[in-house]
Amino acid sequence: MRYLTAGESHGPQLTTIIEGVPAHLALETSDIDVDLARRQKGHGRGRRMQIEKDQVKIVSGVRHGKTTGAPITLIVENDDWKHWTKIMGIEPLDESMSEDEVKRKITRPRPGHADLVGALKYNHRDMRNVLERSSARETTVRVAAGAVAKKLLATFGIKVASHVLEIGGVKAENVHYQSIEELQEKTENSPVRCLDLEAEQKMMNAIDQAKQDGDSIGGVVEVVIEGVPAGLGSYVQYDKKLDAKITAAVMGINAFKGVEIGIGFEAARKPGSQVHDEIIWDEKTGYSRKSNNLGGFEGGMTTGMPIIVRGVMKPIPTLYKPLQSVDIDTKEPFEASIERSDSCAVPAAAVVAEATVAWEVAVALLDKFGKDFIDEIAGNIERYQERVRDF
Ligand SMILES: Cc1cc2nc3c(=O)[nH]c(=O)nc-3n(C[C@H](O)[C@H](O)[C@H](O)COP(=O)(O)O)c2cc1C
Ligand SMILES: C=C(O[C@@H]1CC(C(=O)O)=C[C@@H](OP(=O)(O)O)[C@H]1O)C(=O)O
Repeated sequence: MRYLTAGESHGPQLTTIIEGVPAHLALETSDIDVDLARRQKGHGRGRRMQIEKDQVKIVSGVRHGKTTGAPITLIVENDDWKHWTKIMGIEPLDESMSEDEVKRKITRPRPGHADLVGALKYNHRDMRNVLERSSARETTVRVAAGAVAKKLLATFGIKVASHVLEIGGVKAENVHYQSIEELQEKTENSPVRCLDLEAEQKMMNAIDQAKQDGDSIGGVVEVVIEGVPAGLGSYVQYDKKLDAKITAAVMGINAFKGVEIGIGFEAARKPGSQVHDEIIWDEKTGYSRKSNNLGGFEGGMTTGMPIIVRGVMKPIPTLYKPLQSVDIDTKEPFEASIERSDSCAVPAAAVVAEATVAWEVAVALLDKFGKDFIDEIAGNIERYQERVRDF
């Protein structure tokens, strides 16, 4: 299974083409829209999210609510596009454009965004050509592709959730939950997708303070996937290790600067006896672990324990508070002033991370158990699970 995305932040639409989704997966727009709506929420988002009401259109690969095995095309329209038609014009520059509109050419790069380096690399003197594609608006269709992966995983009893562990230095302390359903429900009711109610309020205060100061803040998100069979991914070659693929995918999310699996960096500070997860066996569940410090991975393969992945999001680069930069036309220093931006998008980024990790797990699942149609894959999983239980 693979996908590509296309589309600009202020263009008409975002598109993804997904190839390799098995036939006979039940799939409706509502399966995807629910995650698109989740990605739009969260305390700290800017005015753009009030303009957009993201909804998917499925334009190929699905008939009467079931996938056919053909490539699936998903599109999400930008409602904001109507305000940008001239600036984003595909045709050569419109003579009727006023001087003011032409002036919207961007020559002032934001520190921390892709503006300057993208302009240098692709020889763009108008940095709009960079920001339109480097914008996290593109994560809309990554979430849409992830929702298809999540539907596929759910068909085989694999459940995915995420939550926020930290925002602007405020850490969630009480993050215990009994089941993944409880985790899902509690985070849906939280404006920052956090399980710790005390920390939740402090996180919201930190976001409000950052906004008031014209600043931005980042944080840490965690993705949990339960019900994954042992043995996805492989140790036999560096590029087959599933933990490595997941890590790369999470780092690929806009503004992500670090990824941990399980206790991650904490493992550097503990002896082996407190890190490695002791192995147990019983007739009903087969092999299991007494703990899950290694976040569901050994040798680049899933262990059958929950997959735990954490990602660090840096603060949003676009700031109301000016940071020094240089105008690429005049070479003069300037202090940026901006029209609008998110001040914190960590809760939204948790939903993107969820989609991203789910995608990699779904690809690995199909690699192991077959790719053509749902019942065939289900049969293969069932036989394998029976074999490893008694192994
Ligand atoms: C959900 C989400 C929303 C974002 N919103 C903004 C924003 O409003 N303004 C901004 O400057 N950056 C925003 N970003 C971050 C930039 O897209 C990102 O910093 C930029 O593409 C540069 O890439 P890098 O930070 O990965 O180096 C957002 C990221 C995510 C995941
Ligand atoms: C549009 C989204 O996020 C955008 C991501 C983004 C950036 O630079 O990454 C900049 C902002 O866009 P705009 O300049 O149009 O307000 C965010 O709103 C979205 O998440 O759907």
